[in-house]
Amino acid sequence: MNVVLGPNRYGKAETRVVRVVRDGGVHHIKDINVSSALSGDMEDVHLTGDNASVLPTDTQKNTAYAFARKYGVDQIEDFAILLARHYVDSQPSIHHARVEIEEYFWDRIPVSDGPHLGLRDKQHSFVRSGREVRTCVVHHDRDGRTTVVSGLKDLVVLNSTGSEFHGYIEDEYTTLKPTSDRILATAVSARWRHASDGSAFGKSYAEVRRCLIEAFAETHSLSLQQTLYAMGKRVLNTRREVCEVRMAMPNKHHFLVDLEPFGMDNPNEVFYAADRPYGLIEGSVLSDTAPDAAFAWE
Ligand SMILES: O=c1[nH]c(=O)c2[nH]c(=O)[nH]c2[nH]1
Repeated sequence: MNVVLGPNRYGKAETRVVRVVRDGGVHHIKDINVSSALSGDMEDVHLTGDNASVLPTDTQKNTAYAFARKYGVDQIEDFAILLARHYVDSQPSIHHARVEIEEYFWDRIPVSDGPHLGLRDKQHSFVRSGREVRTCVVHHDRDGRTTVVSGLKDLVVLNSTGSEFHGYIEDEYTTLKPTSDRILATAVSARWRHASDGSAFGKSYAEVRRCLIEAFAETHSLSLQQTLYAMGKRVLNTRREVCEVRMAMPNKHHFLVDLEPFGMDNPNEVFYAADRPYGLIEGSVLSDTAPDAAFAWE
């Protein structure tokens, strides 16, 4: 039997970078989590322990911090592209870089004008937002190919009506009752592939997020699968820079509580929000003119 080295990559996972920009007393913060993974001439390090081709993961961590200082952090996709190109372009042994970034949102804490400080002098307090996490994954290789996938996760949404589920298979194990009025709730994870690496990523993110939320709210749902497809389709029909959307949506079940033992009816008012098990609905929607995905989803 012959043993060979299979696909491999290495890098620094979850470098937490918080960048503060000071505009007088008005501060802005960017809170991100950067993971880099590099691959290339890595036979020797695996087979013999020769590290000559290895850019240490510690250096990758330092590079994330140094680039945050040098270039600032605006859109996470642009920062990821900068890092990915740097690794491949500066090191001949690195043939491919994958940079993944998560961004956590902070909201400003409103402050009232004090006796000594004007409002412009004290805008430096924030509360961690209950919003979703923004994500991106960028790949860049030594042939100059760059792919960008943007995304979000933990975008929690709920429709308190406008959702039905019936007409499904019923076999000897089925106990689920058909319903024509249920709560539909989910935590959306969505990732979308850009047709090029030149999107205006900030505006694109805001608009894709809006499409997802509006399509969720506006779709009278006969299944979460149907809602998922409607959400992805809305994005593709509205945002030309996006060519493929992949989504995972847990069905956060809300069960009507039986109040009869207490002599009460329950006309769709009191629910038990179960956390597990949950249905997990996953799917993708893509344009028939989408360019080849290459390594975008890896
Ligand atoms: O929207 C739904 N899709 C399903 O496939 C499913 N299965 C189930 O038990 N409830 C639901 N709801």
